[in-house]
Amino acid sequence: MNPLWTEIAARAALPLSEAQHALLSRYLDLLIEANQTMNLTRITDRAQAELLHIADSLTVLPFLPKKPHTLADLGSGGGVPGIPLAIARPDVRVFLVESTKKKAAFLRKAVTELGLTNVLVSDSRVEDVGHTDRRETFDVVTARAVALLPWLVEWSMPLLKKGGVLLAMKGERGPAEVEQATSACKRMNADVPVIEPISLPQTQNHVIVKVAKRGITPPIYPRSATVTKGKHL
Ligand SMILES: C[S@@+](CC[C@H](N)C(=O)[O-])C[C@H]1O[C@@H](n2cnc3c(N)ncnc32)[C@H](O)[C@@H]1O
Repeated sequence: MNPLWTEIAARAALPLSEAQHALLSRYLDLLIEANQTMNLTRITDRAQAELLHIADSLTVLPFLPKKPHTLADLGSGGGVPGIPLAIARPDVRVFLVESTKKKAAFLRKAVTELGLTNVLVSDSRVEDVGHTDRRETFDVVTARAVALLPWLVEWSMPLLKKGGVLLAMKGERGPAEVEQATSACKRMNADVPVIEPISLPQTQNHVIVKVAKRGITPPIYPRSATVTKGKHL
């Protein structure tokens, strides 16, 4: 049992079982092993991965709704924070979006090997998911190291239900990105972002930027919308 994981989960009043610790650890084994043949993460040291992948992901737990809900993790890469959150909260239905096919294939394999029945993987681009029947179906969207906040607001608001929330994991540039996101928030009917400082050993200036969806997202045209033979498709 990793005492830091226990402590961080306890911030959300969530006791992590031995089985959950074992699954989190097994997930890191799979990530580190796969990383030898593909570029999933720059963090290869086991202790650093326990801190910067698992513990960092678990810092999101206090910001999740207490009741079962749906969560989309955008640009999931090797599965952070989506997979650790799915292990810690088996009652949450997690949708991992990762556009690189090889990475998405790793995610599918990991989800199967870990026996996670609450996780689905999509190898779409996040911009496209808002044009599917998953539009406005999520309570929570998470993202770490994917894009600047204005882009995350543009991408996540179409996916969120009214009242849902984007939880963007950011570093020291978080507050500056909040300034840059002012017009995107207005345009996308999102509330003013709230910055939550995060305490994690050996790290500084970690924040979670919370952006709630206030109202309907303006309609958008599909990325493929174009004028062909005089017709607007
Ligand atoms: C720097 S990695 C971060 C991965 C993971 N979230 C983490 O913190 O370790 C960014 C990931 O986002 C994915 N990505 C970037 N733009 C994307 C998009 N528009 N749609 C889906 N995935 C995207 C990339 O393929 C990459 O795997």
